[in-house]
Amino acid sequence: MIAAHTVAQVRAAEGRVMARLPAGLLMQRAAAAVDVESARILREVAGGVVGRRVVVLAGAGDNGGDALFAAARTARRGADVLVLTTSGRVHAAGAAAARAAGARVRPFAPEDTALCAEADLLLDGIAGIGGSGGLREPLRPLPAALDADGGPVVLALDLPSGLDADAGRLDAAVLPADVTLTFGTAKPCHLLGPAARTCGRLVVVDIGITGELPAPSVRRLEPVDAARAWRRARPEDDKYSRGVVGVVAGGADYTGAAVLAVEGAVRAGAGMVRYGGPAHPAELVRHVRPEVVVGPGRVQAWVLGPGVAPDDEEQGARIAAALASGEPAVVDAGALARLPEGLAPQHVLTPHAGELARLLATLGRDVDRAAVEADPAAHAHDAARATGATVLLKGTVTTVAGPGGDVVTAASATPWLSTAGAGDVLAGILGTVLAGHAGALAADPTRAAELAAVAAVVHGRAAALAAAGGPVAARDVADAVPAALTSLPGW
Ligand SMILES: NC(=O)C1=CN([C@@H]2O[C@H](COP(=O)(O)OP(=O)(O)OC[C@H]3O[C@@H](n4cnc5c(N)ncnc54)[C@H](OP(=O)(O)O)[C@@H]3O)[C@@H](O)[C@H]2O)[C@@H](O)CC1
Ligand SMILES: Nc1ncnc2c1ncn2[C@@H]1O[C@H](COP(=O)(O)OP(=O)(O)O)[C@@H](O)[C@H]1O
Ligand SMILES: [K+]
Repeated sequence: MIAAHTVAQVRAAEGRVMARLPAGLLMQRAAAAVDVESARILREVAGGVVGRRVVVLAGAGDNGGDALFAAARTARRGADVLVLTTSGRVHAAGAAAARAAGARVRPFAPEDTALCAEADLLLDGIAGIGGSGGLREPLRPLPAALDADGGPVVLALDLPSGLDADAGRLDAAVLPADVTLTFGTAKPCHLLGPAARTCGRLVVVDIGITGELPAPSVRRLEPVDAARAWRRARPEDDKYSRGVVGVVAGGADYTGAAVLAVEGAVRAGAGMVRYGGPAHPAELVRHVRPEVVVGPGRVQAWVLGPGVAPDDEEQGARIAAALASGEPAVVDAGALARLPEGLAPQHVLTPHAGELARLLATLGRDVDRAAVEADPAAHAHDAARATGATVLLKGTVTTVAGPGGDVVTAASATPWLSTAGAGDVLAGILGTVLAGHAGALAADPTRAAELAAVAAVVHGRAAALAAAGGPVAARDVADAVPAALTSLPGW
């Protein structure tokens, strides 16, 4: 898991640690880590460190201080270091250290853009957690100038300058990084889309504040976390104790969605899958998956809505009854259009951006799909708070928001997953995860957020396995779930 903390959480923790430590020690730890990473990058891309061209952008605050002390260390290794200060103010001790180590230090001028583009390595120490309002002039043209082939490796200190550390929004000019070294803990911008896309490879540097940090406000689940959370079959299990998933999906028009949701649930290892729906597609489901039981009965969790038409009264009645039962449920596609009052965290809504925009519009919000895509976490969170349910928003980064404010993400494994029916398979997988943890959810329904992200991690991994770098069909994603599970580190 990668944990992220807000600026306020980081500053409070840093304050407590700094009160016990000599002044400037945390900055030296940060600078040392930047120097080590810089040397590694230079060896990799330029074959060595001595004489290699390093340009350091240093802003007015402590992010600039980190950059200046790192510049000093890298200059002492023999690199050709030029520090360009981006503000009238500069960290005085850092600038003195950089000069004493042989680095040149002078203000940034617009014509320096070319020098930046020719460097082997560019350190971004313009602004960190104190930044606001995006890149300022005269730095705004820099990202476009660096975009060309053969430009420098950009190493961001703490975060790419221009980002708002606490948000996933990307509505101002940002200097995108190839590598981001973040200090103490990740920040929300590193994990939330679309900002996360500008961070490149993320490395969290331990500077000694971990023990002072509270519970993270955002978490990204990794494959190892999915392995840990996945319910294994136990010797004492029977099919009922493993979890029965009830699938209400499909109808006369969309028969495939019923098959795919059922496939997802079966392949994820449900003890039993019950299908609820009309004779057609029930026959089709039975034909593809003879192990499925058609008709009512006890279930531990529901998958509701894939392929259900808005005017399908028969399926609508099944969905309403399932939601009224209070049992954990995945609420997808057609079921999202008929949400009752009184949802709870064990109800996991699984919209894509367009469906979330429609849902928020019915709640009186003035948002469209583009607005959701511009700030997925904020909108998922808004919907979770307004409905009382957990919201899993699908997309490049899957973002899960609980009504209590927790956010859990799962990074995408392959963009080939954006294919029709992939969401139906995810709904099925998640149904199995919820059914397997029904006991834990009864005790603490807020666990649904983490479990939803677990399903998304496994879904993404199955897609990556099935796609093997190329196109993938939704059915193949379901088929790859067992192999995805056994390939998880720590399975
Ligand atoms: N605290 C600690 O223990 C540790 C902190 N550490 C480091 O300190 C960083 C936080 O430092 P910080 O608080 O000084 O703020 P920082 O990120 O440098 O930015 C504020 C300055 O930049 C300016 N500025 C703002 N926006 C801007 C923009 N868009 N474009 C350009 N300039 C902009 C703003 O100026 P103003 O708005 O006043 O003009 C202000 O002067 C943190 O991210 C980490 O790197 C590490 O050393 C580990 C220990
Ligand atoms: N660019 C992308 N990269 C990776 N995964 C994506 C991308 N776009 C969508 N996805 C994933 O693909 C799936 C698509 O689901 P959905 O939109 O519900 O499709 P459908 O309704 O056709 O089943 C989701 O799991 C989503 O997270
Ligand atoms: K920065």
